[in-house]
Amino acid sequence: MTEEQTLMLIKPDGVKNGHIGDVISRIEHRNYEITAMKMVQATESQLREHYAALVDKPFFPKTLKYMQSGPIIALIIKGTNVIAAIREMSGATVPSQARSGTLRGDFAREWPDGTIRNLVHTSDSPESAQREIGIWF
Ligand SMILES: Nc1ncnc2c1ncn2[C@@H]1O[C@H](COP(=O)(O)OP(=O)(O)OP(=O)(O)O)[C@@H](O)[C@H]1O
Repeated sequence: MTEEQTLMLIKPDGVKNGHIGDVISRIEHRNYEITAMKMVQATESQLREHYAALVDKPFFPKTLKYMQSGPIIALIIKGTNVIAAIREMSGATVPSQARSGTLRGDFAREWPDGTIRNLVHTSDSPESAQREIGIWF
């Protein structure tokens, strides 16, 4: 059992569609601790750093546009094995493949323009969490 922290972003669709409360409530229901939270308008340089592994992908310009289409909420969440738990809570990347009961399975869908608007981002490892927390806080 490892005490960890993770970064979550509630993406612009989550904020616009009124799901900030749904996301926070699920974190609180699991008794994880939110240690920091802020609303930000993401800059292109923050997103290029955050998605450094994806900048050369053909879909990346759409990701940039989507992630800058409105404010996002950044949260630091603390708890035992919280990184895997919050990823599990978020569900699969593609909303139509995300199980019901997960955040993406319950509150997100694909759209015809090919942008995957999937509500939240969550760190996938302790190293990513540290790196991403440094970008957003
Ligand atoms: N094939 C694709 N087509 C369109 N957008 C994509 C595609 N793959 C990834 N993306 C976008 O880039 C983001 C990051 O992709 P990644 O593969 O890291 O998925 P993830 O770890 O589930 O998502 P995130 O990093 O946002 O939590 C996705 O959330 C999505 O918005």
